[in-house]
Order: sequence, then structure tokens, then C-alpha cells
Amino acid sequence: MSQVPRKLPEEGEGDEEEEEEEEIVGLAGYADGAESFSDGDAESGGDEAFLDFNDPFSTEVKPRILLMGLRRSGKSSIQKVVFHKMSPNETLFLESTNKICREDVSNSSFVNFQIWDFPGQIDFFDPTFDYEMIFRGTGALIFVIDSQDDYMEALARLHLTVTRAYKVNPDINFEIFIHKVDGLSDDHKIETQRDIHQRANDDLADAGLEKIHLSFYLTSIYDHSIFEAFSKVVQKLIPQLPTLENLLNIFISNSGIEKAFLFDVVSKIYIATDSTPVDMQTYELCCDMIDVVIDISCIYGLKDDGTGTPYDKESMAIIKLNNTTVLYLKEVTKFLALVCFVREESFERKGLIDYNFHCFRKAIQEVFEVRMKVVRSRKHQSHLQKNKRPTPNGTPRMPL
Ligand SMILES: Nc1nc2c(ncn2[C@@H]2O[C@H](COP(=O)(O)OP(=O)(O)OP(=O)(O)O)[C@@H](O)[C@H]2O)c(=O)[nH]1
Repeated sequence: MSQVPRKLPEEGEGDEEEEEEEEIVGLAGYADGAESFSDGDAESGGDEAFLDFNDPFSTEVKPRILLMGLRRSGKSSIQKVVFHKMSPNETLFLESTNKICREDVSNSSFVNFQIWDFPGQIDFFDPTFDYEMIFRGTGALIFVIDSQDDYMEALARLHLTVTRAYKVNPDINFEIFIHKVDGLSDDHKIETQRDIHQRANDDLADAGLEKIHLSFYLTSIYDHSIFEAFSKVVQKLIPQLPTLENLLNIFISNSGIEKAFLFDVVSKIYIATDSTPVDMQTYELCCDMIDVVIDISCIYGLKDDGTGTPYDKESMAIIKLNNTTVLYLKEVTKFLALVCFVREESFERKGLIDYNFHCFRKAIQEVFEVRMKVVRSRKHQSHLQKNKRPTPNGTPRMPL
């Protein structure tokens, strides 16, 4: 079942006008535009690198997440598993990255950001490498530490990276993934996390930088922990998060629902949930439900000629568990789904739930429309600015 390609069809890829149009109607496309720049490009400030690092509008509209860490710590694997549906076992054959890879993730209105995967061996602090420019537009810096390896070198590198980045941009969220914990026993996991937490914070305190906040996550690509951690990282970059949480709280309290998640279907990142605590099992069940819905839909839902999409306005699913809980999934936007946990007795009032869902969906779309207006006006400004800049050889750009 899981062999079925699950990536939703890419629309308007490479076609700016069409992409723009989609955003206007409030349905951003899943632009899977992985790009890579050689070290040379970034160093020399080639046109692409120049635009990406410098353009304040592009980073405002798409917050940048940097994935850093020592060689073989698992950076590329994380990116491939979360955003490309690569199976964890396949990552064994990934080659070492020797270029900066950029990926644009704009698969939903709210999950709209860039990820930069930095090769482990790159000398970040080489004077010819302009790290200031890189950190300036960054929303979150994920530093991956291989917990199965000796992590002293990684900690030294983490300290150096965090202190430099903080000096340039104190607003960066520092997210530390203590990775590959699938190889550790439960006790060992806790001990490793405590030790890394202690050492990293001690190093900062020794440098008089105790005000820098580091968040720690235990992660592995072999279970859902990597998706959960990424969800939390992404949520911190979503400015509408409090509004979404509020809407979810109102929705569940008026519908007798136990728990609700708003999911980005493609990546299985949950972009918001209500304020009741999240437990891992609940989250895993939601991920499994999305997999089942999309897989079944891919197999039986497409037309004979293979056209159609596995996830659309009609998408919904009800799964009754043997513990009197019902899982209820409904489409919210082209790329977002709501997954709820409802008790069987509350589910008897499905009409009420559906009515409240209708109101919730409308409210989400309104939030979305506001965002799209902002994105459009920023894009327009960015366009104007770009056209004002002279070309690299000094000749003025042609007016549009
Ligand atoms: N056990 C385990 N192995 C993992 C995990 N994540 C990645 N790996 C393995 O770690 C190895 C290195 O992964 P990469 O993703 O290539 O590491 P990288 O940090 O991108 O390496 P560079 O490109 O050299 O910087 C691969 O063999 C992966 O299969 C994990 O969660 N658990």
C-alpha cells in the first residue's frame, strides 16, 4: 500500500503566473522546487544566491529554516523522509551532501517556508562565506546531533553556530534535534538528552549568553518523532497560530470533540491543535489515518486514465476504533485536513459537528485570505524592488 506515490500533483510548477493565480484564490500549490547551490554560488554571491539570501520579502513570506549539523548526522535523511516520503531504509543509500540544498515548501497556506540543508563538511566560518547574510533571514535553525555517536564535537560546533547566529539575528529559534534515538534504550535517551541539554546550556552560560533559548527534541526517522518535532518547529513560524488554536478550541468545545489536529496532508506536519495536551499515540493514529485515506484514494479514487487527485473537496473518512472512539477526517483546504477524536456517543450528533465544521472551515478560509493579501502585496513590492536593481553588468533592467 505504501508503495503508491503519495505526493499530491504539483500544479503550476515553474509557471509563475499560474502559481500566483492559485495563491489569489487561496489554494497555494505544492511547489516541490528543491534547488541546490554549490558552495561557490553562495560564496560568490551568484545572482540566485544573492536574491535568496538578501531578499527580505522572500524570507518574510517564506521563513527560512536552516538544517545544520556535523557530517552524517542525518540532515538530508530528515528532509527526504518528511518532505519527499522517502522510506527511512532508503536513506542508507543517500550520498553525502556537498552543496547547499534549498527546498521551497509551500504545500499549504500556512506551511510556507524554505529549508536550507547545509553539508556537514562546509566551513561555515570561512571568511569568504557570508554567514551574516544567511542568518539574517532565518526563522529557525535546526541543529542535528547524532546521539549514537560521540557528540562532543557536535556540541562545540553547536555552540559556535548558535553564538554567531544569535549575534546576527537574536530572533532565530534554535531547535536542537537529538537524532537517531531509535538506537538508544529509553533510559539512555533521557540520560543523553539531559547531558546534551546541560552541556549546551553550560557552554552558553560560560560565554555569558544564558539568555539564548535552545529547544531540544528526541528524534528518529524510524518513527513519528521526526514529524512531531518538525511540526513544533514549523508552528513557531506560523504567525496565525494563536488564531488557529483559538478556532480549534471553539470548534471542539461546541461539538463535543476530544481532540482535533489541523494537518498538512502532504508532509503530515500538524500546523495547529487545540490546547489540550498532545500525546504521541494520538498523533501517530492521525498520521496513520491520513496514510490510509491517501493510499486508498490513490488506488481506488483516481480515474482510469490516472487523472484526478487523491485528496479533494470530497475527501473525508470515519474510522471507528474498538475503544469507543471515532476518528473523523475532513478536508479543510486543498492541502489541509482536520482530524478529530470523538467519543461514540458524541458522534451521534454528527449533524452538529458537521455544521460547526462548516463554520470553522469558513473562518480558516478568512484567516487564509488575509494572509494571501499580505503575501501578494509583499510579492508585488519585492518585484518592484528587483526591477529597480541594476543587472550584474550594470545595465538597468527593462521595465515590465
Ligand atoms: N538509525 C538511524 N539512522 C539514521 C537516522 N537518520 C539518518 N540516519 C542515517 O544516517 C546516515 C547519514 O544520513 P545523511 O542524511 O546522509 O546525513 P547528512 O547529515 O545529510 O550528511 P552530510 O550530507 O554528509 O552532511 C544515513 O545512513 C542514514 O540512513 C535515524 O533517525 N536513525
